[in-house]
Amino acid sequence: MPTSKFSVSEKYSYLNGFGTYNESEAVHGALPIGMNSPQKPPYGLYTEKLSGTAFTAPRHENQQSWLYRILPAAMHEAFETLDLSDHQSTLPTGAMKMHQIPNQIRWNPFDFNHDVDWVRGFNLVGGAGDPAMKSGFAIYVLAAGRDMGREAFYSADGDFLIVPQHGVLDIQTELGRLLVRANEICVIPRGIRYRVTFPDGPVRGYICELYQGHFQLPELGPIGSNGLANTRDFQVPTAFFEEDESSWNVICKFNNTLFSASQDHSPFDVVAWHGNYYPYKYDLGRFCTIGSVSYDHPDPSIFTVLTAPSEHLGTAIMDFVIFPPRWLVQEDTFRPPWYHRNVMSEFMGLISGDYDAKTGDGFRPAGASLHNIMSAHGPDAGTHQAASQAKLEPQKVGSQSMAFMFESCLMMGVSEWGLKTCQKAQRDYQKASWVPLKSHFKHPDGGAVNGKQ
Ligand SMILES: O=C(O)Cc1cc(O)ccc1O
Ligand SMILES: [Fe+2]
Repeated sequence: MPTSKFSVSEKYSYLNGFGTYNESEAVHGALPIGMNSPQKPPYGLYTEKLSGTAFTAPRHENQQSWLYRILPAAMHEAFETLDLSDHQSTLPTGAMKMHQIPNQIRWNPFDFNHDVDWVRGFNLVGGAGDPAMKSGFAIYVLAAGRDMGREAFYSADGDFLIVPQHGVLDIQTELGRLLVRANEICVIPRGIRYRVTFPDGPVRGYICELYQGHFQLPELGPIGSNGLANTRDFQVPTAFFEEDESSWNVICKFNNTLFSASQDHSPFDVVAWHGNYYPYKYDLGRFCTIGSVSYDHPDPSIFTVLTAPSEHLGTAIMDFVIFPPRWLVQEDTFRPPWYHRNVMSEFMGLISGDYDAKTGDGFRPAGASLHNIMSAHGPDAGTHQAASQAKLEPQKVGSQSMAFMFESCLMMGVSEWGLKTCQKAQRDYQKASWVPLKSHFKHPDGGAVNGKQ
């Protein structure tokens, strides 16, 4: 069921739909009629175009928005590197070496950090590729508790897919305001400036930064025209602006380095906008889950919320997949995920509850796991034992649980922070999970040893 069972205050109002061409005015008449760039825009506003794809991208891919604002985004002093000496930054740097290792890795829950704001709250766990080449992605654990001051942040490197695990994010963006709670997600495309505050105390979660392309809805194929994440359930903010002539800083993530520039007015001065390049949020509780109603465990692609395709049809740079509460009814079937080795890399996190492939304390909310390319994994010994003996009645999995996966065709490197500094990587993952598995093989002829009688 949806997470948002109650309506929030007037402060947040949304337009509905994924990728829809929208328009929104905070002041009636602020959008020019019939053209984008009049000589004298309404109310003395400046016109600014924000491109999310190349000008010449085909129509079905083309993303852009036109902003009508008090001052253009260009009105700021020069950017200078941001001094992070007060904070041990864990952003990737050009020189940072990622550990490429075949071991399955699992992390205990990551800690909260009350002392840092959004900009200092990303801890790089791993990733692939390079923002300068516009290829790949990064995965961060988010832990922050301080509100940003008169500051706005944007990433020139990638789109941020934000998955809060705990807490509430109040996100003021150039295009309007979003309130995002645990069990909801939001996407802030690259370039869009925003400021994050935490009305309910410290937040913790996960972020996938996509260096290449944008997220889209997966094809539905034979499922038909509805199901999974339905188009109308994506929520887009409406225009909201402030007139504030005090000093502000714009902080920018550019090729994995943070820069800051000052300006003498609020960056949140967009009075009206139209276009299809905007931030959006989605309540994971609204996902319409599809599953097997006969036999066998389907591929997890049926749980894809958003996908960022590579140029190879059907192969994603990044799939965002969830494991929501659902009924299992398959007959004569081993119901948890099968043992497998995947050509893709699988990074998993847990927002709440339990995950049906794992028993015990190994995979807890705010923890994570990584099963890299061709690294063997699957149910732990306890889960295998229970699932292969279970009486197969209809069973509801995880009525309160929500696990997710960032799945990529790229090999995922692990940062030094992810492997060592955070001190959350479990030492005994293999021993706790699969080493205890027993052979149950019974040769039909009885007593076979090494294939010989
Ligand atoms: O490894 C995992 O737990 C993720 C996963 C879940 C599933 O239902 C099928 C395949 C798969 O990789
Ligand atoms: Fe898997």
